[in-house]
Amino acid sequence: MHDVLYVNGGNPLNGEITVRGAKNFVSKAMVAALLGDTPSELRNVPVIRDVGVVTGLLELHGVIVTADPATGVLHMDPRNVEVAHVADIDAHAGASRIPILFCGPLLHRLGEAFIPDLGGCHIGDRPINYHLDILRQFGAEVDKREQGIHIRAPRGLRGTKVALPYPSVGATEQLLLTAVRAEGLTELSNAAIEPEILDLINVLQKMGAIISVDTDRVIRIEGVPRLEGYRHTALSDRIEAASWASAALATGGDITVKGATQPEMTTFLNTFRKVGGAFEVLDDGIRFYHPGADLRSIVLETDVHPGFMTDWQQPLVVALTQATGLSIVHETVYENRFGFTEALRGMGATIQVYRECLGGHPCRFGQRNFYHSAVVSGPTPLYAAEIEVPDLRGGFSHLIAALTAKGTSQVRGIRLIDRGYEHFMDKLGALGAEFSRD
Ligand SMILES: CC(=O)N[C@H]1[C@@H](OP(=O)(O)OP(=O)(O)OC[C@H]2O[C@@H](n3ccc(=O)[nH]c3=O)[C@H](O)[C@@H]2O)O[C@H](CO)[C@@H](O)[C@@H]1O
Ligand SMILES: C=C(OP(=O)(O)O)C(=O)O
Repeated sequence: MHDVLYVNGGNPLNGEITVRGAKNFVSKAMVAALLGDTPSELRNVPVIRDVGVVTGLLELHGVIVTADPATGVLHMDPRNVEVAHVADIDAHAGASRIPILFCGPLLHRLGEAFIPDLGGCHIGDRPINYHLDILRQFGAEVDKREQGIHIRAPRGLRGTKVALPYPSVGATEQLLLTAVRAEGLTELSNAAIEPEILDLINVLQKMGAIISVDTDRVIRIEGVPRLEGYRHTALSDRIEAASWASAALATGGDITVKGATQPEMTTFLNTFRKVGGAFEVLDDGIRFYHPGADLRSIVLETDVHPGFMTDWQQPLVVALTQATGLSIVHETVYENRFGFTEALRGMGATIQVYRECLGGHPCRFGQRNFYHSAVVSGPTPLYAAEIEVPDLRGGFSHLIAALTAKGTSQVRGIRLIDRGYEHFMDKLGALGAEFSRD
């Protein structure tokens, strides 16, 4: 595939696009299908590379997956898993972070799991210590090897009481996918409660699980011996929606994102409005637009839900280069998520990164040598440049910057972007962007 895009920027993006199911939910719901005795059907599934990666992993374990990309319906039949021969798990190493979530379902079904090296965005160290501690607490034996991790549960898995040091999304999902079929009760405190996790709980409940979520981040699960397949429509991708909203703001445009939903985006919408963006909540989506007046600088801190999502941060920072005054952004979820600002500086943005916790509360990364705060001074015109996509959201941010900058930018490595943005080039075309591929 051609991996370079020539973007002729400086024009507002205007028009309508559609977002489908959330990358950070769909992949987990696909793993959940492995827990059922009968087939599952997931709807509103986008065509993104992460779905392809998880499809490959499921198939490797004997799940028969049939997909209709046009309608977004995915059918998963796990009735062959016990007899499947897993020969080539390494082929999936480094492609995404999802393999670690196969542990619980595979331990329940096969008594063992082999997890290859994980991929995902390089935005920090991204350890899996919480995942492995959780699995050990359920009674699994974890053996770390050079090529990956071998996990066994010769005596089955038993419910347990876990307190997370930090409300990790992945670790909360690990616990859910393991506890639902473990023997007895499990209690998780300091759980993550992102909308994608609550929708995974919806799926698990449809399958026969018993799960309650308290307002104080405590999740309780009563294990059941077996689960059925499910039918479910995925919640929509609030990160993709916010990315297009940021593109509208940065380019001075007007984008209607069909499929975007207000309840999952409340915090983003508040921030968008504070910066000076305008929006209109429609029956079937949200219209995001630049109302014409100067944009305003803000103080922003990323956080776990219901805070401002870390994945919203990178695209919005591009829009902040067009706001008047000093914006302060404190990234508290990942220690290394400002690498993408270097390219923006090369395009004319004034962004300084700091090790200190600026503008908010002290976080886990203060005094630890991580450049996790940024000060953006604007407005600055952006100029076309040659840029390289660093990671998924950073890459989309570079695209927004290229669309905002006058002249023709060369954006390399765009393949990374289709890991999480469905048909993004078609959508750019529909919004009037001028670009060509090499
Ligand atoms: C596929 C997917 O859903 N990815 C999302 C998921 O990532 P992911 O599930 O990997 O993110 P986590 O919520 O687990 O990570 C949050 C923080 O916890 C730390 N941590 C996590 C696990 C662990 O065992 N030890 C540990 O220290 C991480 O390094 C990070 O600093 O949630 C993130 C936070 O909303 C999002 O940015 C990602 O888009
Ligand atoms: C960090 C992200 O994803 P992943 O966890 O899949 O790397 C993201 O979606 O921005």
